[in-house]
Order: sequence, then C-alpha cells, then structure tokens
Amino acid sequence: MSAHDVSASAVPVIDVQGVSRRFGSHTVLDDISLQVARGELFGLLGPSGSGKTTLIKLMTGIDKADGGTVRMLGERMPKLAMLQRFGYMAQSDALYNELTAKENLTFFASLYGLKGERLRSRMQASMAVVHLEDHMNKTVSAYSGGMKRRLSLAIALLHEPELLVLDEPTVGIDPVLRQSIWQELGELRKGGTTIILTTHVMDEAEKCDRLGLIRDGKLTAAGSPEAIKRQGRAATIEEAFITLGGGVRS
Ligand SMILES: Nc1ncnc2c1ncn2[C@@H]1O[C@H](COP(=O)(O)OP(=O)(O)OP(=O)(O)O)[C@@H](O)[C@H]1O
Repeated sequence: MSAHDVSASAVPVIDVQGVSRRFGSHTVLDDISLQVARGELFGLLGPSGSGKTTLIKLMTGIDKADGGTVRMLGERMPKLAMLQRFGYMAQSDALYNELTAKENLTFFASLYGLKGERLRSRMQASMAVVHLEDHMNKTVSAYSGGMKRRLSLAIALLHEPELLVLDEPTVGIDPVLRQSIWQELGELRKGGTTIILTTHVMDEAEKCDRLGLIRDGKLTAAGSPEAIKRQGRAATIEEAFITLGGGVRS
C-alpha cells in the first residue's frame, strides 16, 4: 500500500466538515467539507478571491469558522499547541526583516522547541532545500521577494512536521528552483508527510494526488487530476478548471 493511499489511515489528517465563514454579509466559505488522508498531497485551486486562503487560515487556527468544524491531526481547531505539529507557509511572508535568515530560523525553531545539534542540522537541511544555504547570515531586508518565499518555506520545514500547509508556496520562484522544490515535496510525501497547498499553476496541480476546486466559497469538485479532467470533460486541468469553476457546461 503506498504512503498516500487514501485508505492507509482511517482518521483523516485534515477533516473539514460543513465549514462556513462570513465577513459581514459576504459569505466567503459556504458549507465546505473535505478530507485529506495521511501522506496525501492535496491541491486547492480556485479563482482569485474564491476563498482558498480563508480556508487555509481556518485549518491553521489563525481564523475561526462561523459554522462547521475543522480537525487537524485529530484535534479540533483552533488550538494553539497545534502550531508545533504542522509547518505553515502563509501567503504573505511572516519574517523579521531586520534580522538575518539564521536569526529568523532560530526564532521560529525556539517556538518549535528545536535546539543544539538538531537545530543546526535542521537549519542547514531546510535552507539547502530552498538553495539558500549561502545566504544564512544575510539580513532579510536584503533578500529578494523570491528569496523571502524560499526562507518562509525553509521555516515551515524546520521541525520536520508530519503535516505541511502551504499557501502559494512557489509564487515568485523561478522555474528551476520551483522544480527542485516540487521534487522535495515529492520526497516528503514519499516519506509520509501530508501536504495541502494552494496554487494557480496548472502543472503543479497535475502533480497533486487530489485536487479541490473552490469557486465563490463552494467546493465545486474534488478528486484526482484524472477524475477532475473526466468530470470537466476536459483534456487538461486548465480546461477542467475553467469548465467546472466557470460553470460553462451543465
Ligand atoms: N478579514 C477579511 N475581512 C473581509 N473580507 C475578507 C477578509 N479576508 C478575506 N476576505 C474576502 O474573502 C474573499 C476570499 O479571499 P481569499 O483571500 O480567501 O481568496 P483566495 O482564493 O485565497 O484568493 P487569491 O488566489 O487571490 O489568494 C475575498 O473576497 C476577500 O476580500
């Protein structure tokens, strides 16, 4: 049985049940339910403003649903102690600009309880994944936008979490590095790490085990890339995305 077989674990790593979120009179998420199994790489797709980041924030416990429940690793969210159990890369980088990369890593490592030799080796390993090991002592304000994204990803990987929540992890990252990051995500998944991410990049969507399509706060489709293409009667994910997301066909 492969590590990302949906039946591998009875309890989903991510379990969203009937979740809704409103801002004033605007219903941003409307009765969303989805499950992600251990070892799965799950991609959330949807037009800009469809509610992907809002859903991610409910999963991480940064925001609270108006209705429904979110469970991560079996725990009802929000729950502060869960921050140690997953790696989170937000859409906007939460970094201390006046500190060096190493100081940023050390700060976040302290929240995760990493120290000593393990801290040193994990800092090296995480920075190597994003090809930043030679920029460890540079002040973050001197980093480019893409370098900041990469440092944010390194921070999410620091404590080798069993679950990664990544909001548009490859935005602003060049194609070569993007490919090597995806290779690393593939390796992590093989090792049993569960990953949920948002993306607008269709060839990244193809690499996911399953996809969830969100439009206007509703989950309009969920399944493997092949199933989504079949459902949208489309040759590519991009076409299916337009068909299923745009509601062009009945
Ligand atoms: N705190 C908030 N207060 C009011 N409206 C909000 C708030 N957060 C999000 N929204 C609204 O919720 C909707 C969904 O936003 P969200 O950021 O979840 O979209 P998204 O799918 O992640 O978009 P993108 O792909 O552009 O990142 C938008 O209309 C946004 O304006």
